Amino acid sequence: MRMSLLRSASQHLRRRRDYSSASASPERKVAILGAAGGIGQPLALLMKLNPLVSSLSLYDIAATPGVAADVSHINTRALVKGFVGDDQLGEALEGADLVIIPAGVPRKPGMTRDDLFKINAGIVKGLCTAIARHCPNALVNMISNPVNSTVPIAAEVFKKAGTYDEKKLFGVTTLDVVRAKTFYAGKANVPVTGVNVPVVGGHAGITILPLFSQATPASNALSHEDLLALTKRTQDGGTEVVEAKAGKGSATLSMAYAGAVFGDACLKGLNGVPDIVECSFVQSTVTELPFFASKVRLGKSGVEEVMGLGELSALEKEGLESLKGELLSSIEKGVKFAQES
Ligand SMILES: NC(=O)C1=CN([C@@H]2O[C@H](COP(=O)(O)OP(=O)(O)OC[C@H]3O[C@@H](n4cnc5c(N)ncnc54)[C@H](O)[C@@H]3O)[C@@H](O)[C@H]2O)C=CC1
Ligand SMILES: O=C([O-])CC(=O)C(=O)O
Repeated sequence: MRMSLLRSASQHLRRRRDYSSASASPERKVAILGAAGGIGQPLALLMKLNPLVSSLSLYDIAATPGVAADVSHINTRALVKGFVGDDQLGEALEGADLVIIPAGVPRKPGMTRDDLFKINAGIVKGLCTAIARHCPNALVNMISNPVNSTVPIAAEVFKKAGTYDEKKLFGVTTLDVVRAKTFYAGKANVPVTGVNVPVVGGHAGITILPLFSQATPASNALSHEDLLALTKRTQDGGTEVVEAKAGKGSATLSMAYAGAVFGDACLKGLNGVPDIVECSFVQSTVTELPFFASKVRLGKSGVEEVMGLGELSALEKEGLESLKGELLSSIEKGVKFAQES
């Protein structure tokens, strides 16, 4: 009798603990735009697994009901709803704390990210116009390429709508960091789980600048040639996948992982978890360029601090100077498109 009373009391306490830890995490609605795509589907899966998400809104121009029905059966916290087509975009966005955008066309072999501008610029503009109307306070994680132009497009759309807050707009460059960590760990022969490498600049070719001189744990086993090769492989990581997929698109699974890592960091920041730092392409005064990727401290209203570049090696200083021209012209192209269309 005593034993069973003790058992039931301890079960009761355990249930209370479970309840209180769930209720300690605030309600957070995450919307994914482009949720039925190559990135969108695995990203929807990963965000459904994230205990910080209470509501997951999956939007695309087609096929979201199936994706939503599928993901919704997973026994985790987030309630999942699918939305399809323009008419349902407003409802998909209403009340969102975080909007993640992997909508748009991917590259095929032989294309640059800038070749996607023609189609994706219009898609991003339309989606951002809806965000300004339906969830102007949400954090926006821009995945659609070319990120160096789509982020400035989003900023211009929000400015026109009178809702722009530079603390809430992020170009997702996490995949560059994910790659730099993996490639560095392989070359330096250190366990990848403890590795960190900042990646700054932008998200295309030479605008991607990994700072291996700041990699942790530090390695003195790497030659100048090793560092050149690591830098080039990180810059060409997207192309490596595009070529391997041979016409069937670009990185989707590693991008979904990277998008989920960055989305999780944004949610932790919103929830007041201290010391959340990730690299991201944001409005910046770190260089003379109006947008630039660097380490960013995330907080309750988005960007809390855009951190400086720290000390650069001679190789990195050279890389920084040579990326500025291309990055600035991609930024200006985005601004011009948004202002003129
Ligand atoms: N930032 C980064 O590091 C990376 C960015 N990307 C970019 O992400 C984008 C998506 O790539 P994937 O998922 O592989 O392409 P995908 O073609 O597989 O999926 C794109 C999805 O967007 C949807 N879509 C098109 N127009 C839309 C609209 N107006 N509203 C909502 N959804 C719309 C499509 O129906 C499709 O389901 C591409 O632009 C790609 O270049 C890809 C990898 C890494
Ligand atoms: O390379 C692409 O087109 C997709 C992308 O941005 C990446 O994988 O980094």
